[in-house]
Amino acid sequence: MPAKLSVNLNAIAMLRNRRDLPWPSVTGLGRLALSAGAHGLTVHPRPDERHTRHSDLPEIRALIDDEFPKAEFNIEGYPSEDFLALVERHQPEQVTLVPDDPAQATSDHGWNFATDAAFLTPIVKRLKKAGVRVSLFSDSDPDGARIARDIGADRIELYTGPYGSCHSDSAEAAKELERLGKTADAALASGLQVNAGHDLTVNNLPALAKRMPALAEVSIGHGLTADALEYGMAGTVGRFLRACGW
Ligand SMILES: CC(=O)[C@@H](O)[C@H](O)COP(=O)(O)O
Ligand SMILES: NCC(=O)COP(=O)(O)O
Repeated sequence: MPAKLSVNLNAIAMLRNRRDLPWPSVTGLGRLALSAGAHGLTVHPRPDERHTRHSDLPEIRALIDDEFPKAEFNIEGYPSEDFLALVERHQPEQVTLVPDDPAQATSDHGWNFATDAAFLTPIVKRLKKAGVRVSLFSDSDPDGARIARDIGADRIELYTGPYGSCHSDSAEAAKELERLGKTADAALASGLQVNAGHDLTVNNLPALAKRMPALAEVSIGHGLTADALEYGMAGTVGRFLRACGW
């Protein structure tokens, strides 16, 4: 079965947050994504709420429950006590734990499973007890993936940033892809499922999916939102022109 697509709404939320206005609507764009066939929605609410706000979460939960009951809600973030309470309140199907510092512009590395195991193990246990599937953000590191299994995770999410940043260097991209692929192989062999995300695009996704036929899910925000703007621009300019009879 091909990997499921979870649309990350953070970039939409960041655009919405430029003004004190309700558009673009995070939930509205989530509805369009699910109507178009996406399998789930992802948010990464950071402590300063500069992307998705905590107040977005009940609306997205209700959208999925009321209109798209087969879709999945994936909440990503650093497991502070506030974040864990948020997850327990909104009951996503999946939580992706990320070692983000609050000051970081975006996620740029996975967990160090060897040194973070003692911190993560009780947190993973708590989340699984709450009925939430747990995925841990992971660098390309086959040994680390095996430790993630011992920590109790259900999945790892491969951090694909280094692969995505090789968009103009196909030889480097092939090397990064193989590093990711070996990590996915080790994770699958140890019984974990594998997700992937960060800087994925229409151009770099096919090779990733081919190298990892068992990939469970990709979450995509930045590249997908950029394409939505690019491919929606002409029609939107037309609507504005027609609105005034230009
Ligand atoms: C966990 C992760 O990979 C990130 O890619 C993140 O969720 C993206 O969110 P931002 O677009 O807000 O950086
Ligand atoms: N987990 C990765 C994600 O949700 C989206 O990352 P990006 O496509 O915005 O880089």
